[in-house]
Amino acid sequence: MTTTAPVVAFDQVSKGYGSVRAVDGLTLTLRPGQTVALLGPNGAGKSATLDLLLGLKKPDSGTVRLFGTSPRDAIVAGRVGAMLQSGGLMDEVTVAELVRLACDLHPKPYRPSEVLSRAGIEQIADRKVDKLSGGQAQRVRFALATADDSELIVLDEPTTGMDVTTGQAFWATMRERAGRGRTVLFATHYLEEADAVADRVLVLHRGRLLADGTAAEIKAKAGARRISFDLADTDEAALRGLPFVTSLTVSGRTVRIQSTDADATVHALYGLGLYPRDLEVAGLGLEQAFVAITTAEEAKAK
Ligand SMILES: Nc1ncnc2c1ncn2[C@@H]1O[C@H](COP(=O)(O)OP(=O)(O)OP(=O)(O)O)[C@@H](O)[C@H]1O
Repeated sequence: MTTTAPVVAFDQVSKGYGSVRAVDGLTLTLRPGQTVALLGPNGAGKSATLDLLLGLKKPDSGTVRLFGTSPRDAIVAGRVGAMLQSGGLMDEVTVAELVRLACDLHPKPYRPSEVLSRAGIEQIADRKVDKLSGGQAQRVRFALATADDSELIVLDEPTTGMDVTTGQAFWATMRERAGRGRTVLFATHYLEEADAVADRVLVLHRGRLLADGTAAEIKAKAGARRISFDLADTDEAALRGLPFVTSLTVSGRTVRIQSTDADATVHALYGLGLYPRDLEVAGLGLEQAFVAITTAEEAKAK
């Protein structure tokens, strides 16, 4: 029986800078065709993880393998395309020259004209790269990351500085690639982006993997639900005493509660002899789920 090596395999990878554990015992496996969001707040270790993945930094401990080989070998073999946050573009060349160069460097490139049009940069093809606006430079990075048909595409906060239309075109390209079995890994702190684009979300916090699943699974992992209702007479102290409540806000007659067991909370609410109107129970949005997961983690660390 032959087994195909995973696209990406991190095994107990750690990387520190002085006392900061940028990446802390990270173990994960990515398979072909997945679109994976690496989601975390500033300083969570997303860029450090991608740098380790691309072999730009060496781990202090643990191993990183791409397609069963070292990052360097996978990159030399042209299996990986990357778009990094800090990715400097060469000065003194035009956009068209840079795109042509990128195509020449890849073993399986697309035609430069196709790459330019996909990124919507034909009109600025003759401009010098150092004369571009931030958004235009980001489109050029998009072009470079899609100049060939890489099996693994690594993107560090790719849509930062992109306008909405370019962002949509960008994700359409990535979806098409993933649909053909390519693996797309992108770092983001745009929670809506992870929810909208990724079929797997890795939640990173202080270099550690807090959660790994679909956006829906991550919301469930946070375990909390939102309850809202109107009350004629709100007795905040009584409401705070309800079981499983993790947060409570009252504005006028409207009460909003987060609860880890909505059924028990609502049952107890009626048990107080209160008559809530317009009662709604809903799942947490990804953003609230993320805050709940990281808050729980911080409480554990104390
Ligand atoms: N070269 C370095 N020297 C010292 N500390 C570093 C270095 N690179 C990263 N760090 C630290 O490692 C941690 C993780 O940084 P990293 O850039 O990976 O975070 P991130 O999740 O990409 O954040 P952001 O969303 O702000 O880009 C941070 O605490 C950062 O200050």
